[in-house]
Amino acid sequence: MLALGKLLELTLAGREPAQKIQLTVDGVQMRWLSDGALEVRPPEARDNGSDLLLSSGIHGNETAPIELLDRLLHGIARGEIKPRTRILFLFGNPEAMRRGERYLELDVNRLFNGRHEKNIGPEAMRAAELEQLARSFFSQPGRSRLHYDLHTAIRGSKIEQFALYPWKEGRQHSRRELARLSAAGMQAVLLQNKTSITFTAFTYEQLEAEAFTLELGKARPFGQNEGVDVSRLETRLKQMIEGNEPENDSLDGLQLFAVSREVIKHSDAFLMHLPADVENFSPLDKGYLLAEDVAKTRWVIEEEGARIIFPNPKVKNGLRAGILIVPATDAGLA
Ligand SMILES: O=C(O)CCC(=O)N[C@@H](CCC(=O)O)C(=O)O
Ligand SMILES: [Zn+2]
Repeated sequence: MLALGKLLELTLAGREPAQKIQLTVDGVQMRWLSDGALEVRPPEARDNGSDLLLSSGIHGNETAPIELLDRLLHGIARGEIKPRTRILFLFGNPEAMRRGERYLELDVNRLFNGRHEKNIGPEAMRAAELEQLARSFFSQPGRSRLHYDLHTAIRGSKIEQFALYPWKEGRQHSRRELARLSAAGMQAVLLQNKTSITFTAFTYEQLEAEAFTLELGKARPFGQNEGVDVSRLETRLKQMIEGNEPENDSLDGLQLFAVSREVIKHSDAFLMHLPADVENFSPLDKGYLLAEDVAKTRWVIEEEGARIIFPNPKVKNGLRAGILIVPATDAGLA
């Protein structure tokens, strides 16, 4: 296999390859751009005009998505997967990956859309670099732009695999993209309704890409991901890369949710009244006191059909400690 196919090994070892550009047997160019960043370019005659950004390891301990991208890259480097799309592979937080931690000092996925400028340290610099790599990748006019940022969650989930779809004023969520996600094994999509500071919010809001955060199961260390079944996503990604994806516009039982409220932790006095092992998508009854914070702030459930995702009272002050979601319909899709 070509040495650049071993991007994960290079990244975990913190090594820069001597040879930055390599060609596969059938003329696909692999170009190392930076730590954990590699561009794949098909021969011009095979290029179908699609640009696909695949990122994982934004949280260093979320290894199933890292292993999935590693397998795809191996397949390309060996000539077994024959791309017709341009692809940018990104491992988001190499140092956190090396240490097996979500992040070192700052959560990279809270540093986009202007936030890295207000912070210092390696993770703020990495978020700036990731923005630049994505901006440059998506700078060619007239090509379709898609970004999947792959994650696994801290806790178990009543709905195992789901996507989060960013929001931008004046832009409608795409039914075709949701059908694609359904075919890739996603069981639910959370439609956001305000701007955000995550990586996919940046590529969606600023680079005009279709962009999704995909949650694929529970986070485990490298080599322990038998419980995370990414087979449907992997099959679909290969089809997307090879440009032979079956056409399908059925949402096929995909459950849709909207954000009702983001629970923001304001102080060290923040208290969340949920068991430590509560699963994502757990329903919450009307009237339930979910959380309390400084100055008698109380988060009481008012919504019909409310559920909680990503509850985490340990986040830094000022950040999201959970999302309250409610069922949504497909009425607003384009
Ligand atoms: O399990 C958790 O609490 C977090 C899992 C995770 O990393 N999720 C992403 C979602 C990003 C988004 O909102 O699009 C995150 O929190 O960064
Ligand atoms: Zn994550």
